[in-house]
Amino acid sequence: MSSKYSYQPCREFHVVVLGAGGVGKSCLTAQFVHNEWIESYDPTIEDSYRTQISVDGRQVVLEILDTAGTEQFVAMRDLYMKSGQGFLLVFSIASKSSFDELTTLREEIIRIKDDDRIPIVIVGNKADLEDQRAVNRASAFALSQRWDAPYYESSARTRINVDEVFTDLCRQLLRRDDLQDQEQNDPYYQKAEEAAAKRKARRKKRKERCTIL
Ligand SMILES: Nc1nc2c(ncn2[C@@H]2O[C@H](COP(=O)(O)OP(=O)(O)OP(=O)(O)O)[C@@H](O)[C@H]2O)c(=O)[nH]1
Repeated sequence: MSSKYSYQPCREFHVVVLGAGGVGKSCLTAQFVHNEWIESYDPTIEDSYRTQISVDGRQVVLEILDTAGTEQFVAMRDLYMKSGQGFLLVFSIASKSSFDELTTLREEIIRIKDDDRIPIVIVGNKADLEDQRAVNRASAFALSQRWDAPYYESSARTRINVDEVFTDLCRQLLRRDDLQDQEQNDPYYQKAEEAAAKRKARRKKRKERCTIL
């Protein structure tokens, strides 16, 4: 195949890291972007990082937003969610409440993005604290199946599955992008879309004309 056909433009995605306070969002991000481990706990307000990675041979620029998990900053969440195209939903395997919080977060994402197929990866962090485990794997996998979103157990401390969670999210985003491109370039799809829009408009018109006496 000539290089003309194999050229793939570099994609840029906005990724948001969400989860309760202290679950390790900043540490995961710092390990992924800078390969560094942070022992101290300094609650985040908002930090953003830009990094370039290669996923299955394709270049991807990631704009990563590391968000605040503590209650006092929850008002900013709507803004984070609006700007995000993909989300890492992080809990700590040593905290049941942080696992329970993910449900509310996902509901908010779906409401704000008005899209229930938004790319998500569920991350059970602090996997090195097995002796303090409060969330069993079966519950996490059940959630993963219900949401049709992959689940990983990671450790920012030992660097287990740190790259994998970001890469998986990128793969989902690339797949979604490819699909949208295909749909935009497919004349049959466009015609079907136009026909569906016309049908919808006709139905709306008919409803408007119908007066109930
Ligand atoms: N044992 C262990 N500790 C971790 C891990 N990840 C983070 N920590 C520790 O947990 C504490 C909180 O980590 P942060 O990354 O600041 O947590 P956060 O989710 O960003 O917290 P907020 O900014 O308040 O939302 C720090 O003391 C980290 O050293 C991990 O994988 N294993």
